Amino acid sequence: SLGDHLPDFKECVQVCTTENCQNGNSVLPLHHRLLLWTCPAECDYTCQHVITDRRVSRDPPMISPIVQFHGKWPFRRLLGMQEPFSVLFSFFNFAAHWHGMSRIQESIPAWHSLRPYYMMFGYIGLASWSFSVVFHMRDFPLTEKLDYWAAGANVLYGLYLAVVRIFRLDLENTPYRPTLRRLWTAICVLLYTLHVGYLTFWSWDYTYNMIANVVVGVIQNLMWTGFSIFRYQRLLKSWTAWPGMIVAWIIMAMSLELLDFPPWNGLIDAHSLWHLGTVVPAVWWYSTPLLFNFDFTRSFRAPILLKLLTAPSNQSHICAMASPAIKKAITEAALQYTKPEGKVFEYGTAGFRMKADLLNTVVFAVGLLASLRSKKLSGQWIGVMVTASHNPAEDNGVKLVDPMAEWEAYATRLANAPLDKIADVYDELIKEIDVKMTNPARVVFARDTRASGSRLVGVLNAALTATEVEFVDFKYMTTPQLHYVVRCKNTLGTQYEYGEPTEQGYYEKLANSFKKVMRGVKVQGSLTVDCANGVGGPKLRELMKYLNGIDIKVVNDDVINPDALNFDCGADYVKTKQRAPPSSKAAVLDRCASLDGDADRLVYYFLDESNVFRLLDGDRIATLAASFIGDLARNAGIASKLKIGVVQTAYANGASTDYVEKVLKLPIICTNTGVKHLHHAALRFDVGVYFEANGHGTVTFSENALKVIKNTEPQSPAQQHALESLQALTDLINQAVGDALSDALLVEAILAHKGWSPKEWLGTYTDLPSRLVRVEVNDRSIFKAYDAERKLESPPGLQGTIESLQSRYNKGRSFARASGTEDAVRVYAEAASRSEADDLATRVANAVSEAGSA
Ligand SMILES: CC(=O)N[C@H]1[C@@H](OP(=O)(O)O)O[C@H](CO)[C@@H](O)[C@@H]1O
Repeated sequence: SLGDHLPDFKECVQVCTTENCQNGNSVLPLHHRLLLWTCPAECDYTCQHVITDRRVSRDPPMISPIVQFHGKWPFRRLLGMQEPFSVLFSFFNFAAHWHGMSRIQESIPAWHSLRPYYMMFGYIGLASWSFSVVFHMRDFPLTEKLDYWAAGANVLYGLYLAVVRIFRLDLENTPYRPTLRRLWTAICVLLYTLHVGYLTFWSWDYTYNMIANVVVGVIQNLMWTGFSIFRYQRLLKSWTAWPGMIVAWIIMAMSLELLDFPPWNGLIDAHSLWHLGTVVPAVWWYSTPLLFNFDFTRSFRAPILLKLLTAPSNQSHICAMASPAIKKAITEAALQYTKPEGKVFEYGTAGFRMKADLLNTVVFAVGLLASLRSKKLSGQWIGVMVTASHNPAEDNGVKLVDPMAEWEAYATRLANAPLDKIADVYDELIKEIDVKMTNPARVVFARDTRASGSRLVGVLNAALTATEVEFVDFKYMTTPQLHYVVRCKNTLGTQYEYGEPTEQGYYEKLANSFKKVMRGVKVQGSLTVDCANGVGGPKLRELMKYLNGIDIKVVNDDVINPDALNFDCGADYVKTKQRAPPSSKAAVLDRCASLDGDADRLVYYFLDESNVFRLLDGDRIATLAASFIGDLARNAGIASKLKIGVVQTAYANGASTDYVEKVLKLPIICTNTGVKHLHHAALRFDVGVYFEANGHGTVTFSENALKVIKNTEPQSPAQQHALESLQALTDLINQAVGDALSDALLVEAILAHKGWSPKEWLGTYTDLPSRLVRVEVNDRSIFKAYDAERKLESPPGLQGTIESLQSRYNKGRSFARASGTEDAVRVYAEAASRSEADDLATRVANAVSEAGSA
């Protein structure tokens, strides 16, 4: 550089070394010696500043007084560090990677196939920024080489990761992906080796190094930008554009590197600012949802040319089918059972449900499907529940926790396969769903108290054993308890950890959060719970051992007599008959509640002062919960940050819909019948309160809601109390699924907070009298509904008839739809008076019956 050729500088260094450097380095302070400063280096440094100061203060002034020495600007050192701000900013980058890696560990489950790639990105980031710290502390040939080698690795790994991530080469679900991945890894390793080899053994060429990094950087930047644009066009979510924005930021920061200028105050130069500029994108990068559940390949297939270039390997073929041993085991196990003749099975609104005698082969098929689903999800736990909920004791059923529409179709296919062909259908599904058979499969299952349950669990066991699945039998459980366990198991070790995946963990979580919600208030009187003589009885008794401050009387908990289940009791009985179970001994104004057979539904009721039965159904629980949570959010000062909404079905009483819209002033979504539809819609809100009128429902909290509740700093004791109550509510409520036990505690807590008896609760609005009628028809499939099942498009003309009928009644509303669980059409009607509602229901039922028998 110009500086070290200046005669003044050379002379200064020579004089300095001659005068000072005769006695070794002993005069240097310890921290300078530790950073390997020597006396001649000290002279060099001092002379750089003596000469620079002299040039700066020259009169007349020089045009460019500050010049470089040995390829660098004359920096002021700090504690012996040559470029202290580059050291500091490099350290910031190191910290960003460190923090980001811990976020990856928290938020990406260990089984996720992208996790190792992101962790590797982090390790390379840590290494390269450590070397950058060292290099900027002291510039020696070795520290410089380490810095450049690591920076090169960092940039090239970024490109490697971009390709792996965008084309999802981490997946094993197609034959070409593993081959492409190996090829791409080999190319990158070769390129890096050549790069380092050229720099080390051929020429330490700064220009080449810069060009190589810029080219590789620009390619990956273009890829991420394209990826962002593509994703943004499809999803219209601002975060999809993050990678493109990160890239734009990096390019702006990089331009600093090209704008070389002398350091301000001898401290901050363009290079250090470039290091500062990369801190934000590093932090940002680790926050992008790119990291998780962001699957580009669903809609994008690798170019055909790439496919042609990569012949599928044999191993991939083996992955895409069951081994002969497993197929043999499946066939042998399946042939132990007999398929009911002529019966066609269909996965309905709540799984398969029918007479228990017919279910063996269906349960076997669901076992096979659970194993495929778990493998497809790289070993996530899948739940299988054996229950027929509110159906009579001789029925049973089986459902997956949680199926998606296409999986319901696969279940139907497997269930209808002839037993000697079921292994072939299993194989077809492996190919169709792209299941990697070398993935582990994990299943948890449980059952309600039906006598047929143990036989069916035996069948399930046989299917899981034949397909070599790791499974845990939780014996008797309520359906919501199984949902809880599945969620806990799948979130274990992540930031979304839901709780201890045991029954005891479930009780402890409910009891602890109930205690917190109840701080400062007391439950008045007792609650009588009718357990439908199902599994909810013993489980409620168990829960009570963990609860304090609540007096629960358990009735209808006979699980010994197999015929007692759901007989003249339970939530379904109470809701459809609109009366208390005949066994009820509740006095006037006593709070009563009924569960259904697997404890996922809850309704409340009481006798008013005139001994009239009063029902508080799912609509009532929803309005109670929504108003309470709304109040808490306002008291906590976070109402403007949370979008609270209610989800209902067409069966919700019109008065409840009016109340939510006009009094609570909350948005409502109306969905098709079936909790899976409601649950899905609820997730569109920060706080989504969803209940079917029959009492099945819960409240979901978005990630944003959980964060706001957790991180808001209270400004007053009242605000703190509201925030704590909200926080406890998020634990008390079973967010995985509607849960009668958790819902009952929620209702009790809210009534205690409001100081309400059921009478005040009932007084919030007046239900319109309603009637539900079941109409048997020849073929219910001709009844096709739309508009959230509130209208019929076929049979032709029927909708017009229904509308003209309902217009004759004050506040008349009626609709008909085919049931998803029974071979019937359901007719619903409501109107201003009981007689009008009944009349409207009868007339519409007649019209349906006529259209159905035509
Ligand atoms: C009017 C009514 O109560 N319908 C019930 C009933 O569905 P249908 O499709 O109406 O048969 O069973 C479902 C499953 O339990 C439940 O989600 C739903 O609310």
